[in-house]
Amino acid sequence: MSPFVPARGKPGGIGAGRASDRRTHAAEARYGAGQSSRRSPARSHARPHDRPHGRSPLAAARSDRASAVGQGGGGSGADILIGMYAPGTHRIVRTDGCLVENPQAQQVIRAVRSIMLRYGMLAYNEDSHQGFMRHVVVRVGHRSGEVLVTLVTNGDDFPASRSFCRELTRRCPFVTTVVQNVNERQTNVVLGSRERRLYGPGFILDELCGLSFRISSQSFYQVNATQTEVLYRRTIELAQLSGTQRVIDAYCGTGTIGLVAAANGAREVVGVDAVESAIGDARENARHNGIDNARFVAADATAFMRDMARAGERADVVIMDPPRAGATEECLAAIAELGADRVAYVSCNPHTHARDLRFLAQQGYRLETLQGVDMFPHTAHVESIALLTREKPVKSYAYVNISPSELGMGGEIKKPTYENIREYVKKTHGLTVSSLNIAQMKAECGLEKQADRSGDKKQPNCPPEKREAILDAFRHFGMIEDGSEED
Ligand SMILES: C[S@@+](CC[C@H](N)C(=O)[O-])C[C@H]1O[C@@H](n2cnc3c(N)ncnc32)[C@H](O)[C@@H]1O
Repeated sequence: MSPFVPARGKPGGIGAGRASDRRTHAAEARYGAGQSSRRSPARSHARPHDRPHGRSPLAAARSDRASAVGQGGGGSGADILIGMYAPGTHRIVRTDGCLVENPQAQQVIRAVRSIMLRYGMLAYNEDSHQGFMRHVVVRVGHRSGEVLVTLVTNGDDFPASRSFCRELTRRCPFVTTVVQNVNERQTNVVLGSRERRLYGPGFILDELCGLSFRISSQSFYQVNATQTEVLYRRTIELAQLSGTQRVIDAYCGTGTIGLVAAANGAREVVGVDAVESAIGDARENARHNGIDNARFVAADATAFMRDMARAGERADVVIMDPPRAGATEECLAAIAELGADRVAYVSCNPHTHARDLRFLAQQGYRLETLQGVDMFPHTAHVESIALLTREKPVKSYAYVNISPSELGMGGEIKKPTYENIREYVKKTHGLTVSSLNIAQMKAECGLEKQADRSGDKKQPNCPPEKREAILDAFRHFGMIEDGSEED
């Protein structure tokens, strides 16, 4: 299929297609021929843009929005439509008159459309998997005024990208950076995994709750910055931090809520998100805000929580803000196992929120507060925050006899402490072991009697590789003889 088509002025899309808008250029002959047999690796996690914005005009964004690009003019190529999908369909509705749309984002969309027409660039066609431009994502820094434009293309080849950016920034001088994101998959997901910085630093900075945040194109960013501050402040208030709590920020994105918590009463924050670049942003955000009591891990939230619970770790407060699909039961069960006293659960989908709150109630939590925050004014969407407190004791709490001297509290250390053993195992075997693991192995070797944990049926066994590493530590510290564990 030729990327060029006869110009046929026809109303529709953002403005009517005009033949004068369209000047073919030899270099542009490759636009629209973006179909490729190459496939990006499948991504197993929800993408940041699976949220309502960009999927439906109901959630038109003030500060962050993804617009679909489609061919108007009956698919002739003479016109280009840029806008949002009508609810439940992939019919593009123009948003140039949308009252909740950011005016700068509207200006960018108009400029992109006009440049595409001028260069004879084809919009992506979902049915034929042909065409070049799929989406335009515009992110506007609420306070900084910095603007990131992400052009999502069906293929890597963007031959006139420099002149495209030059033209775009000439028409929209407020644009501070432009990124090309390549998405060649036949999917509803907006972003692909490959990216190329075309202009500027590739990210924007913005301010929220007195902190400064770096946001790149793949990272999640709330659509309504004004209300985001309301949402975050209320979440931190509900978490009731007093300087002693270890907080987990699950589904942390660029670390926004976790960093606000770290700066407002959390002793320690551990953030987890599936998107690597968001975690890169979160670490950078901690660094440039001078926050040293927060660390961030790129991982699936369920696997991370489960592993923490298995390792016998504890959390005092869990703040969670999953995508629309909500959390898995395994993740929620692991939160209960971590023994969190409070869970502050933020959600943009009341259905999955209600489902997950019910499950947490079965795990021993009581719903204390549930409140809406109007993140999407003039739409049917609402954000909600719930505070849950733990009613029942943790089922798998690890009761371990550790003497004060073993903890290094008071007096000379006569035998290795749990910390000594843990350090040795980490250094020698690269493994992290919990107090529970060590206590289990001590009990197995007859070195220590484990406390009675009757009624506690969920204690996991020490995994084999940790078992061997702990036995090695026991040998190293002369607690057992070589071979004594064999029988
Ligand atoms: C609604 S956003 C919340 C982000 C952040 N709390 C904020 O306010 O900016 C949901 C986040 O969940 C992340 N996510 C989606 N699926 C995930 C998973 N299985 N494990 C961890 N994070 C996931 C997304 O990358 C996204 O950053």
